[in-house]
Amino acid sequence: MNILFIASEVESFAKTGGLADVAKSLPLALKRRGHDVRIVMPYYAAIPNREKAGHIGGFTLPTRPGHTDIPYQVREMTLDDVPVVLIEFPNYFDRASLYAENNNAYPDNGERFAFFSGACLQVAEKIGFRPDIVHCNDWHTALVPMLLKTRYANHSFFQSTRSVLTIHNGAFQGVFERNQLWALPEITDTYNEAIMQGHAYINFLKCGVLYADKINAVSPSYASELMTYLGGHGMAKNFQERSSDVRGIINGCDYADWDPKTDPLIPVNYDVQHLDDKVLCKHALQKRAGLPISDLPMFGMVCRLTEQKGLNLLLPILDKFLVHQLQVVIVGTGEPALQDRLTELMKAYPDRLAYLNAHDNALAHLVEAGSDFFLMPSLFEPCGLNQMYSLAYGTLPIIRAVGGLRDTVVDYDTQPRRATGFSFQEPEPLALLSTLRRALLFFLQEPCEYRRVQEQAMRTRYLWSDSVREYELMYQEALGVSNRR
Ligand SMILES: Nc1ncnc2c1ncn2[C@@H]1O[C@H](COP(=O)(O)OP(=O)(O)O[C@H]2O[C@H](CO)[C@@H](O)[C@H](O)[C@H]2O)[C@@H](O)[C@H]1O
Repeated sequence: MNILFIASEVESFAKTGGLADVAKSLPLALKRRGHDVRIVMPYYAAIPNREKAGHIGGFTLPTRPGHTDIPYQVREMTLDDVPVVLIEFPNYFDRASLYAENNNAYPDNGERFAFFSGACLQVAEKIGFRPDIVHCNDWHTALVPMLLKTRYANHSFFQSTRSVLTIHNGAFQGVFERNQLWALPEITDTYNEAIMQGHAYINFLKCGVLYADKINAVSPSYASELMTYLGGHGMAKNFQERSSDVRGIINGCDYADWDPKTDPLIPVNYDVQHLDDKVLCKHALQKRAGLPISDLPMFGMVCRLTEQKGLNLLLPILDKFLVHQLQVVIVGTGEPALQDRLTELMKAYPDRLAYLNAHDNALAHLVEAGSDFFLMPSLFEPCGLNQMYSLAYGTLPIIRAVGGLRDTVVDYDTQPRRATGFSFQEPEPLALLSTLRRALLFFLQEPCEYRRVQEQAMRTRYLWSDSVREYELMYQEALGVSNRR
């Protein structure tokens, strides 16, 4: 199949979170299966060595009458063997960050990604790449399925093209004033209640859910949760209406980047047979984090500092947990109030808690390798990647049993034989605290059993080669549906 894979961030080029990891691994896995894949993303200032990108051409996106058309350039780099088509428009993409600065979203994000959505399909035609599947990801690209069914409905080039929308995070929906989206007259000039939020606002994700031929969430549990009022981020009805077209496909883990045996970013490599060497990674982590070097139990956490990641469950009980003989390292950037609270706690427990306000991939690898447990008490988690990395590194995940976390980690207390970590259900700080204490006692009192669970975790595999087959099946189902909506 010809697959046009559209994403706002791709690991190795530009990344703020897990979407980028998937937008690298999935296209590469599709390519390995023999598909012809093109990735399309913005030509951000942050892309390393972007001046080396080849120049494909310059095109102009027609916009709403009364506004100027948008002239842009198209460049190309490669990701292994996969061409990465880069849309260049400096006004929108030559910025210090991808979507926000100082935790404030750029006010023209709607305008930027409306333009990007229009340009992606125009470029496919200009470069003569006729996609069977246009694969969109999250709100940034969720207007594309609508364009295929409106602007391009009777266009011969896209006659047999079908669209798929992957939902990596349904909490971010992209809600913008309709007037801001002048780059796409289909949006600005027609009133479509189904994709509106109030009278003046368009919800990008709703639009994608309405128009995409198939939709998938990044885990089976998250797909089910999206249909519920509690887990549907206010869009349960929209997902329910498309329930026969919604799938749940678990992400794979990229073991080329995340394998303690070969990882070049950790000080000592280890595997199941050489687990004793892992403690040297702990000592390196303690040194890097400014904690005393010791063999105390180490609890790590790496994440965007947002409510989603369960900081509001952790922060109220962290001081109670820190009275025990242990260490905690938290790495993350995000909401200033959460950063401030962590900094305060670190001052109160300087030998036990290190908070590093950083976005640092090498440090994330060191936390995975140097910790005994990894914290993911998320309120919701579409899939989660860090728990998969943790399993591979023999670092037992402590999770809230929600979304993809629940699909990938087996709780010790409920299924000891198959266990790979610890989990709790209630979104309550005390439920987290008692699980943390369970894990701590387990580590201290049952070292042999801890080692057995650790080995079991390390042997667990979530392979892209498995997930990609489910994507293929969904593509085939999409190609079987007519182009009418
Ligand atoms: N401070 C920091 N320093 C270094 N690295 C950091 C970092 N903060 C985060 N990261 C890295 O960013 C990635 C985060 O991935 P996740 O899947 O855990 O979450 P995210 O919520 O961004 O992704 C969304 O999309 C993915 C992909 O589908 C879903 O798995 C997930 O549930 C959904 O919320 C990991 O590779 C992690 O190491």
